[in-house]
Amino acid sequence: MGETTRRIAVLGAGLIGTYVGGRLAAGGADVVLIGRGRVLADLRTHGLHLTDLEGGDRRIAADRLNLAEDPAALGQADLILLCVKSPATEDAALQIAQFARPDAVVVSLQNGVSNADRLRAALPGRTVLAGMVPYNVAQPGPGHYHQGTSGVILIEDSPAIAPYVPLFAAAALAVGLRADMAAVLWGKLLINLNNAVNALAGVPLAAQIAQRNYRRSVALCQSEALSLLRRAGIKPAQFAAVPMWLLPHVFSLPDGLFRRVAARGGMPRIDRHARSSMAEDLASGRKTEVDYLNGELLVLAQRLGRRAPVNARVIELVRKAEAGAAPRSADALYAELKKARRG
Ligand SMILES: NC(=O)C1=CN([C@@H]2O[C@H](COP(=O)(O)OP(=O)(O)OC[C@H]3O[C@@H](n4cnc5c(N)ncnc54)[C@H](OP(=O)(O)O)[C@@H]3O)[C@@H](O)[C@H]2O)C=CC1
Ligand SMILES: CC(C)(CO)C(=O)C(=O)O
Repeated sequence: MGETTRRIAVLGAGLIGTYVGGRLAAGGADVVLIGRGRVLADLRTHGLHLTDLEGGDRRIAADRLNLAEDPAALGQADLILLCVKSPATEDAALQIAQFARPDAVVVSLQNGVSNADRLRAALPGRTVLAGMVPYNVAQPGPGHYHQGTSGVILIEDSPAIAPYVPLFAAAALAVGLRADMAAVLWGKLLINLNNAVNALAGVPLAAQIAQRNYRRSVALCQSEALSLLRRAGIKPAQFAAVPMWLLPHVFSLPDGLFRRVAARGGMPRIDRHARSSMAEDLASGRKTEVDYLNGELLVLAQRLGRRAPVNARVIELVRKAEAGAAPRSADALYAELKKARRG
């Protein structure tokens, strides 16, 4: 089979799926975006516009997009990029089991440490690889998808993914192959502990991270997580410019010092409007992924016979926000999490 005949299906064309799939399509790959009505209707009306913080600007006209609502479109795929939110993984696996060819390779591009394992359990005998998207994607307008932070997509190293690497290269979509995906996913989860704080703050990432008590709230979550990871013998992969164990200390710095560390490359570049995917979920009235991010620490704590009171409190607050509670100020959130830590 020649490279140009390999078909990629994105299952779950939302922010990440449409951006990554769209970039691959703009680079010449054969991509079908499988998604839901509203997203596809916008793409049919406006076409796809892809921008990034480096100034990249690509467009695909509506009539050149391959869009499908019917999961039967999985049947033509050689590679499936799974981009649904974590609570939707099992349902997506059922669709893959029903419609995809047995030799199709499945790559999870989701946050959280358990999606690839849950897929493997639901899809015995199939090739499932873990993946990780480090950057934020936002939707500034209908059909417009914008990469708002920097980074390189990482995918589990396997001969099964090798034939697709040139398609990523042709799309100028940086991708790295890694043998240590468990460590990569735990490292990303440490960063994703900011998601809930950003969602509870109700402001864009840049504005939230600029406030020390929001950063200190994240630091409390990360300190608890790092101590559990140490006890479990899990070494998270390096993501930030500072060692991962230093993250809570950097996040706790006073504003001026923090700004200096960030300016020296201690933080990825963040667009003014970018919000965490959990903030997007809250804004759209969807159930969040908090159980698959902060919740993993409760699972780990239970396995170790320990507690994770700070992350448990964050989950309670996100539940309240899902039910309509108003955003929390930085001072109020930090005070609540400090209280939770004291027990
Ligand atoms: N957004 C971001 O910046 C980042 C997100 N991530 C991670 O990437 C993953 C995807 O996130 P994101 O793109 O933000 O999520 P979105 O909610 O934007 O996209 C998922 C889309 O998939 C649709 N969907 C769900 N199930 C199916 C299905 N079975 N068939 C077809 N479509 C389906 C959803 O529709 P509906 O809403 O109707 O269910 C939704 O439109 C998450 O794990 C997230 O944590 C990682 C890095 C950054
Ligand atoms: C990129 C990042 C860390 C923040 O947007 C993210 O993973 C998310 O929003 O889920």
